[in-house]
Amino acid sequence: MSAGITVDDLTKRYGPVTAVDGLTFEVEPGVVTGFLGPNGAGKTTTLRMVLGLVTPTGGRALIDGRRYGDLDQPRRVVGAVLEATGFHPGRRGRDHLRIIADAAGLPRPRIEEVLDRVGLTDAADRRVGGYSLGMRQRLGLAGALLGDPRVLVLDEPANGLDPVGMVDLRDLLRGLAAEGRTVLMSSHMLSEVAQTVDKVVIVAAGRLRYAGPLTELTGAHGETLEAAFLRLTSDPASDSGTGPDSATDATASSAHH
Ligand SMILES: Nc1ncnc2c1ncn2[C@@H]1O[C@H](COP(=O)(O)OP(=O)(O)OP(=O)(O)O)[C@@H](O)[C@H]1O
Repeated sequence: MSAGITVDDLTKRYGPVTAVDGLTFEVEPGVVTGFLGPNGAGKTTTLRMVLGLVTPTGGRALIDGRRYGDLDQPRRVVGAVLEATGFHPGRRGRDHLRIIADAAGLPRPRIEEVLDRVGLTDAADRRVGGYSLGMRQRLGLAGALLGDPRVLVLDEPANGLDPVGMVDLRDLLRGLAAEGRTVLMSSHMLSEVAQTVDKVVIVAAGRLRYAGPLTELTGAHGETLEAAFLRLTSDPASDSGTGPDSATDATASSAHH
């Protein structure tokens, strides 16, 4: 029933640049997992490999045990929001969703359900060009939810949200996880992430720095997520998990299984 994400020795090189460097971690159903790292850490590249949009140089990324390209009905298994762009500005929100639903063979009544779920019912007949960034984020999420997927992959879903939008997003993601779905979200907003996620995966320079429960990360050192993040990502050249600071049980067991 439940489906997770497996990232196994995943590597992506662009010429001399190693964007993702032997990354291994699991994302479980039933919780929200935050995917964190400094700019250029390889988060977007990793998510794009999970979604079959970028071909790995090595290793593999699996959803429900299969590569994205091998899923029978991908939109029913995984919903993704990569960027809140690419919307046709003259199109109305509901029409945007209708086009996705029709193309993917998804039932139209589902459109009203997802509009309601993301709080866009009242704005559904307005043109997307007039939407705020936060509304576009929610429309993207609505599109991802159309296929009622068990797995959600969200790149920076909190970008552009005001405080009320943040709280709404948090409640929505936690609700989706509570239904047994797998939710993986990247974010730069650490204080927001700390209130939203149960688990975190932290990368720097394409390599894993930590994968495990948020409470073990912050609890082990009695620090904030921000402090732990800075500690784990401040020296991208050093190996993770081998220094005295980063060799917590959780890091060691998760990063070196
Ligand atoms: N198509 C590409 N061609 C060449 N280099 C790339 C390409 N895509 C990403 N990179 C490089 O790979 C590295 C990782 O980039 P990526 O966008 O995955 O990081 P990120 O963690 O998502 O960063 P940000 O938080 O800034 O979005 C960067 O050095 C980036 O310049």
